[in-house]
Amino acid sequence: MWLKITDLKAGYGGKEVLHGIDLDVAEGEIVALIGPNGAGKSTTLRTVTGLTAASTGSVTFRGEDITSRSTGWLVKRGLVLCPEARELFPGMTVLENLRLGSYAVRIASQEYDRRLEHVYEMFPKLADRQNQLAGSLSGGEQQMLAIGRALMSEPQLLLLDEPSLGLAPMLVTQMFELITTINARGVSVLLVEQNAVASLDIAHRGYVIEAGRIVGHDDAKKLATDPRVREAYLGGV
Ligand SMILES: Nc1ncnc2c1ncn2[C@@H]1O[C@H](COP(=O)(O)OP(=O)(O)OP(=O)(O)O)[C@@H](O)[C@H]1O
Repeated sequence: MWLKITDLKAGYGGKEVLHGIDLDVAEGEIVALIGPNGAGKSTTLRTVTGLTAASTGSVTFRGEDITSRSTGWLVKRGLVLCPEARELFPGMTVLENLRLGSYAVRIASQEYDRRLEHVYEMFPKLADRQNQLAGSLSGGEQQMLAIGRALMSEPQLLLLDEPSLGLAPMLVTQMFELITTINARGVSVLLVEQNAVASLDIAHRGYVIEAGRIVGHDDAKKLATDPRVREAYLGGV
């Protein structure tokens, strides 16, 4: 397994939120992590990427123990989080934000140009607006910029936290198509989403988290037809 999370426990200020998560992502997969508000989806991603400390358990990536490593260290090894809050720099331009995405990996300028071209090819709107301030972009464009910035480091595994949050329905469809495209270009994806229908539709496998525990995992298509999952997350239809 590329990413292997074993018995991971973590929390905030002494209150345990993750009570022993086991989850893995194989090379080339899209894995969806679905569950209700406050279940611990973001905390799982934050703990994997070292933003929240693990109290016990382990995380390995390509066989290497990465538990509680710093974000910069992980980016160099190809594991990148695209967080829910976007964490763009609104007072900096689109181009400056993209440049920051490759900062941790220290690449030659030719390589930087190639990656920038690749991101602009994927998101032509970002090329049109490269000199505009990030804060002046629409919600959907900011989302694209956040993903574009993550792609500038050429991740092998992309952790996406609620990429469809706050997007208009048409953009939601585009966002899920985009994730499929990124995956088809060789990037494995761990996708955290409240939109269970769309995420299970594009995922290979899925996990269900409730109150800090994994309560089910299966092939995404099977999970999408599981009566309990349909009842809880897919509107019972
Ligand atoms: N910085 C924090 N300090 C204290 N408690 C937190 C913090 N962040 C999250 N929590 C708590 O941890 C629990 C899990 O939150 P988390 O954000 O991981 O859930 P989630 O499944 O991602 O939900 P959502 O979809 O609402 O983001 C919740 O009870 C939440 O209140």
